[in-house]
Amino acid sequence: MTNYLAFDQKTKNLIHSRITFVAKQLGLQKEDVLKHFGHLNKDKLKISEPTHLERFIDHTNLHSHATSKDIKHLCGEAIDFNFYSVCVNSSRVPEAVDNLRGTDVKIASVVGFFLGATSTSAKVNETEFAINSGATEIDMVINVGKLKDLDYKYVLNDIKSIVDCGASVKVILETALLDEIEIIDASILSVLADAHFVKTSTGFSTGGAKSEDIRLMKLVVGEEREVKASGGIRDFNSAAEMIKNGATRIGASKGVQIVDQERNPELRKPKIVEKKPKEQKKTETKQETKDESDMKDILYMLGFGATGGFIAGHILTKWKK
Ligand SMILES: O=C[C@H](O)COP(=O)(O)O
Repeated sequence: MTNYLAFDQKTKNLIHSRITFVAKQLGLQKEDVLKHFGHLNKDKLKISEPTHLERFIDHTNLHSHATSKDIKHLCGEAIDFNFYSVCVNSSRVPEAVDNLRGTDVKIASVVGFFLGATSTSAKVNETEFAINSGATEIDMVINVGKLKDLDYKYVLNDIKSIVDCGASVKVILETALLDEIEIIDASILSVLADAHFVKTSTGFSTGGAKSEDIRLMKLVVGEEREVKASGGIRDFNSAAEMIKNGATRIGASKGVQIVDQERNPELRKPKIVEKKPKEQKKTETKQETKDESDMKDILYMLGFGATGGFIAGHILTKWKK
């Protein structure tokens, strides 16, 4: 079964207008930039089916405090679950290679992690180390501040310098820090730099992957390039939602849980939280006793009126206490 992501005219128009803007910022002709976005002529894009999720997963441990033991554990799980790759910090690539020797689990290294604000030359140096050590994929963090400065020449060169190192490159946009326009512009720049993927998040910022961002990124980069959803994806349903919106890779530290839930659907069920029975509001008004009621009626009939009946009833109640 082939799944599709439909284009809407509003998003198409927006992407067109951003291509015009980005071309201007870069000093390029719009027509030349548009050649990279032929998919904008389509009504829908092919996307993947959310099944066999292990083949979508970059099994990830990027914590500064991750030890050799943790990396070994990560690699062991990647082998056991047949994950697509492990994603580690560059200093951990050599040991990931040792742990994964003889298997087909790939190794992705992050670069410029997690702020993306290091110099391009530092990123290139780190990328070369990772590739020479055995990484075949590089997850680089974009320079978010330079993007917000509209210094698109810098951002384009920053990404392209990593792409030129030769591995498959995923450009981490850190979408939680960007608005819709910035997500589109960063995706356009990633396409122009010939990056293979755009990726949402580091998992270390103010937010993670959102399905609406995945959809937007997919519509910008088209079918020839891929989208990686990452950051905060902890269960099967969230991972499947990302794939239904155009993701072809899931970066997650909870890959084991995600795949366990796919293989055992009963683990997906939301926990049933037993509701406490609501405390009944104390709305009952104090009931009049038969004596009080009779006394009020008698006084009313004797001509003391309603007020007299009420006062007499009140006196009787106090007297009885
Ligand atoms: O690139 C992947 C992310 O760092 C994973 O984030 P996560 O720990 O929220 O799954």
